[in-house]
Amino acid sequence: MSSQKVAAWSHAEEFVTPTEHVDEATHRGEELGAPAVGNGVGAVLQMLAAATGAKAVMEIGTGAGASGLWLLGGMPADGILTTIDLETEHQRAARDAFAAAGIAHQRTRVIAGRALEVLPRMTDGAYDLVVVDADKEEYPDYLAQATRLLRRGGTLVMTWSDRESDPASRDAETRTLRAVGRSIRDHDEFTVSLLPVGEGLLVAVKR
Ligand SMILES: C[S@@+](CC[C@H](N)C(=O)[O-])C[C@H]1O[C@@H](n2cnc3c(N)ncnc32)[C@H](O)[C@@H]1O
Repeated sequence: MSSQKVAAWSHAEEFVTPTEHVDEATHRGEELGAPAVGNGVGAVLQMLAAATGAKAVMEIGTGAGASGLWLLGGMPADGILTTIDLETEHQRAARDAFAAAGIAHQRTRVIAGRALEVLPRMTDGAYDLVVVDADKEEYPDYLAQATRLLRRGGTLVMTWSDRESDPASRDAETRTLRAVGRSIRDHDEFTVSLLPVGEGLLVAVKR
């Protein structure tokens, strides 16, 4: 990649400044071993939530709440973020982050549990936006659940990995991501794009 391209990517990553609350949640996520999305991905999440007027958002992988704060920053004032994480300590950090940012408690549903045990209990077609940032080896199952949960015209976002584009990478997680990418790209029900932001961000709209 040319140095100009690297500089352009780097500039895009820093183009939108995170709030102090996002910064705090990002640092807490690092401490807890739940790395938050970077500024570039966060800004895209916020922009997508705003562009789609997403009132019902499902997030898989709360972490310490940084991505949730980006999403809430773009959602309408009556929008509700449902977010799932299996670690109670991460959830506590996220709840603290939402409270510190002045988010009304009725705007967030922080659900404890394994995503694949919680998601089947959620209503079909009830979500405008589904954001996936958890266990990459479970992405095929998250995709099946997200396809069911999204309304027509709803948007799916999956955080990606920069190893996926490297032919030398053949670990299980990377192979799973490749399979998920192909399956969404070949799926009649989705219009998809892989955005070169962060480690990649797969964005797909359900037709
Ligand atoms: C990369 S961190 C999420 C960071 C968060 N999205 C952010 O940007 O602030 C991944 C999170 O997924 C959670 N997680 C991993 N596997 C999970 C599973 N099977 N079900 C629910 N949560 C899971 C982890 O506990 C961790 O908090």
